[in-house]
Amino acid sequence: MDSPDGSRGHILAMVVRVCAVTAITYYSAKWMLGALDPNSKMRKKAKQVAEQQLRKLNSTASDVAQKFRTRDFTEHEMVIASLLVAPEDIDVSWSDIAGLDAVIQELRETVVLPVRHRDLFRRSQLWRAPKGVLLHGPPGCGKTLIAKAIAKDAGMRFINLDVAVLTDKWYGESQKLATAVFTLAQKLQPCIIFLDEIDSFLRMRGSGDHEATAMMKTQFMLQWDGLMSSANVCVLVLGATNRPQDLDKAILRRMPAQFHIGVPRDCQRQAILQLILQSEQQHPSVNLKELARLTPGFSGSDLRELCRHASMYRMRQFMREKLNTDESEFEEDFPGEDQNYQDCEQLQIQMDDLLKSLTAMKISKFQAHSAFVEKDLDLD
Ligand SMILES: Nc1ncnc2c1ncn2[C@@H]1O[C@H](COP(=O)(O)OP(=O)(O)OP(=O)(O)O)[C@@H](O)[C@H]1O
Repeated sequence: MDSPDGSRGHILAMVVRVCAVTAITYYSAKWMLGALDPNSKMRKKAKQVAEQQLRKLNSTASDVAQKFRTRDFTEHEMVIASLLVAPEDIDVSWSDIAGLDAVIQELRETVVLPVRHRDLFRRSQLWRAPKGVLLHGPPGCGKTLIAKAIAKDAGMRFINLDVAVLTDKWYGESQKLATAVFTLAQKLQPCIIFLDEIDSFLRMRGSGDHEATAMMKTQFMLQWDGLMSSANVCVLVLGATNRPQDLDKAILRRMPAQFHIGVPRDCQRQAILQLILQSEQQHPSVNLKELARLTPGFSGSDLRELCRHASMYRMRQFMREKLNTDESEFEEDFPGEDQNYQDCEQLQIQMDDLLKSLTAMKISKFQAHSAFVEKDLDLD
């Protein structure tokens, strides 16, 4: 017969063995699930980025109560938090936008002031900032710049929502992510949820949608409705689109404040050119008024490209001339790497450089347009 000590030892050994087997099974299953889950790597990466962004937010918080801890957020919120842009990383302010003074003034009054002076604007339902704002207009005319400048001016957190994160089939749980966008924004408020090319995400919902996508969109809209009905939540859905006609009425209704950011007119183009070239060395021959007159139909982004080409052309010309001269002469004129070229006349952008760049751009625009038309004709 076993002694009581012996049977106790036996039982203990059994318990230890069962515990060990259970633990091994648990961790193996967890490891296998992790290895089989195609999202796990992406989630880990998203979590790291999110933690980094939250640390940045915390570094500007004035007291401990305002600091965010990772454990305050769900797994899905952390995925969305990886799309956060910390205020110090927003490198655009109103002074970086030219020719849009009237729109800027209206946006500041409609959106920025009610956020900055929340206590005052809370006194009336009618004064509150809209929960949805739509910026629409052709590409390259400043919609994204405006969105960032609003966030900076209003001191709002900025979620640059990448729709692929919501619709990526590997993420699977699209509905939970759609919910997380709004719950995260509320935790971080005041906050902007920015949807660039909102038409590609929320275009007219129809039978073409995959079932999961349709459900995710419905969830997104439900959450948005929840946001609209909560009076004290300072979250704004800011959408930008080149194709407002593709948005369905239900979405337009949720975005009562709509601003058209059109192709710049003559004087606006002059202001944009002035802003782009203000920190460049310009030759006295440069006539921005004339250049603005010669560039109808150019967007802000086209004008930037035009100036960049001209400036590169000037630099290449300068290098070509210098490399053709005697090496020792070059050293004499421009000794060493640290030479300050600030006053170098040969590097000043000339009107001629800008006009050459303009001709080149017009040709390439024309060619692109012709190719587009040809493609259309082929399709017919
Ligand atoms: N009004 C402007 N003032 C100064 N720069 C401008 C202006 N509009 C456009 N730009 C220049 O063009 C670039 C592109 O602008 P932005 O991304 O804001 O255009 P967008 O309207 O959002 O275009 P898309 O519809 O293609 O996203 C800016 O980074 C800036 O260099």
